[in-house]
Amino acid sequence: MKDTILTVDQISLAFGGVKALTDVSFEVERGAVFSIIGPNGAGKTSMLNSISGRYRPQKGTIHFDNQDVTHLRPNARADLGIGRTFQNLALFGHMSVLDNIMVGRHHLMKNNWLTGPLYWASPAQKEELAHRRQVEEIIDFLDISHVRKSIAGTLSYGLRKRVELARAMALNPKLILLDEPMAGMNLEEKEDMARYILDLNEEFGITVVMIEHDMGVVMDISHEVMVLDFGKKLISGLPEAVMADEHVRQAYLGLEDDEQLQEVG
Ligand SMILES: Nc1ncnc2c1ncn2[C@@H]1O[C@H](COP(=O)(O)OP(=O)(O)OP(=O)(O)O)[C@@H](O)[C@H]1O
Repeated sequence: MKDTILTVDQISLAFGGVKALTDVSFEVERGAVFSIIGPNGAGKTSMLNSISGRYRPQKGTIHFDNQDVTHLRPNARADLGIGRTFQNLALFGHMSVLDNIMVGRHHLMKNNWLTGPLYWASPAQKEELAHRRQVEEIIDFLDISHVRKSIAGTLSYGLRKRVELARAMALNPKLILLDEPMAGMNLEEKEDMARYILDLNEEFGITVVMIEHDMGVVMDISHEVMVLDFGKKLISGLPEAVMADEHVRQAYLGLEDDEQLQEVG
C-alpha cells in the first residue's frame, strides 16, 4: 500500500490580484526525493511556504503524516517534523557553526538552551549534553567538524549552505523542504550537496521536497518531479517521463531535442 507522508489538496494562494498557486494537488510518498521545478514565478517557493506554514493559502488542505496541518502555525508544523532551508542563506552570521545548529534543536529541548546552562548540574545540563551529542553526529555526517567552532559568517558559501542543512536536520525532521539547495554553487559543491541530500534521504530516512533549477541534479536524485507553470501543476511523475513530456519541453525547457536537454543546468 502507498505510504503517503504529505498530501496537498487543491491549494490556491493569491497575493492581491496575483495568483501564485491555483488548485495545486499532489502527494509525496514517505522516503521519496520529490522535486518541484518550473520557470521563475511559477509558484515553487509559494508552495514550499504553504507546506511549512509561512503562507496561508486561501483554499485547499495540507495533510502531513496523517494529520491535517492546514491551520497550524509554522512552529507547530516544525514540531510535527517539517524542517526547511531557505533560498537565501538564513544563518546567524556572528554565531559559531555549533550554535547555529543548536538553534535548530532548540524546539526539541524542554529546557531552554540559553538559560539551561545557568542551572547547575541540572536535568537541563544533561539534556544539553545529549543534544550536543546528536548535533555532533550531524556535524560528522555533513563533514563540517573542522569548522564547528568557526563563526558561520566567515565560511565559504558552500559550507554555509551545508551548515544550514545541518541546522534543518537538527530539528529531527521527517520531511525536509529545500529551496534551491545548489543555487550559487560550483560544480564540486553541487556534487557534494547532491550526495548529502541522497544520504540524508537514505541513511536518515528523511523525505525530501526540493526546489531545484539544475536539471542534471533533479534528474539524478529525484524519485518524482512536479512541474509548476503560472501557479498551476503541469504534470508530475517519474523524472524521465516528466522530461520527455512535450508540454514540459515546450513550456518550461523550451527545448526540441535530447542534445539540448543535456546542456540544461
Ligand atoms: N510574499 C509575496 N507577496 C506578493 N507576491 C508574492 C509573494 N510571494 C510570491 N509572490 C508572487 O507569487 C508568484 C509566485 O512566486 P514564487 O516566488 O512562489 O515563484 P517561484 O517559482 O518560487 O519563482 P523563483 O524561481 O523566481 O523563485 C510571483 O508572481 C510572485 O511575485
